[in-house]
Amino acid sequence: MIHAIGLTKTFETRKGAVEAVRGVRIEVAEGEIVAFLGPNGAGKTTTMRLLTTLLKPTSGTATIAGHDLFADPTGVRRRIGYVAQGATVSPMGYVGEDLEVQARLYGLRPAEARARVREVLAQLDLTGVEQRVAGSLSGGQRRRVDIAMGLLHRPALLFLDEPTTGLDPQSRANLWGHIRRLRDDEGVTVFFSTHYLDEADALCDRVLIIDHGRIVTEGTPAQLKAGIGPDATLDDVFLTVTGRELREEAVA
Ligand SMILES: Nc1ncnc2c1ncn2[C@@H]1O[C@H](COP(=O)(O)OP(=O)(O)OP(=O)(O)O)[C@@H](O)[C@H]1O
Repeated sequence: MIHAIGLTKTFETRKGAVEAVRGVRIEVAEGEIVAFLGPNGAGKTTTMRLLTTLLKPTSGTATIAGHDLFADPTGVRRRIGYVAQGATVSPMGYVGEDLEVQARLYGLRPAEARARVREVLAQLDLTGVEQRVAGSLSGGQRRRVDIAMGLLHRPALLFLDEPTTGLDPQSRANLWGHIRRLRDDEGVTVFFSTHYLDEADALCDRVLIIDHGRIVTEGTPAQLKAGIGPDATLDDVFLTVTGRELREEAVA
């Protein structure tokens, strides 16, 4: 679903070139849930923005959901959903209305758009919130509305940038259930970044860790932990490969 080789992004700034992403290789198979971890400034968001066509790579090759990232970015966009960091729905907007506008932008007729909105809200256990303003929903519900926005056009691949940041533990665990169900029931492949190692451990099939713009390790949580030693946790893996504690980063 994702085949990226040698993906590089260099930002030219007044202070010189910043090599944010330095030749990463990312392979994600259909139906996988993959967690993307790294310290602050490691290159996670830049990589996500490259893979979702929001930034143009400096070099590399990539096929995303069957479309070439360079030759056919529009084809890529049709097949992917991207839920950026933080809330994207307006707190003052009515949930149903906002979703319907988005669905219309994807080319659905009014009746189709309404039906699709109902369907997506039901998938995310949000039936009945159409008439609510987003600002009146709980943090977890609002995050699910954000995800609903990204699912309206039935993407095969969903990118989530730190989907659970700012949520309480119960809402986080609840969201994991929804993400897993999207994969299990709808066949959606999920690539998400997170600052929470417990989340990666609980939710994903495979972990990629990026540091200084390079993938420093990857594997299933079990493989990565076994590589460190008996009783190792993903925190131990992270500390070993990056020399830093992710938990400190999350609150920094
Ligand atoms: N538009 C830009 N211009 C210049 N440098 C940038 C730009 N965007 C990102 N960078 C730099 O690229 C590096 C990677 O940033 P990026 O936001 O991808 O990291 P991240 O892993 O997502 O970090 P965080 O966890 O803090 O969100 C950082 O050094 C950052 O300062």
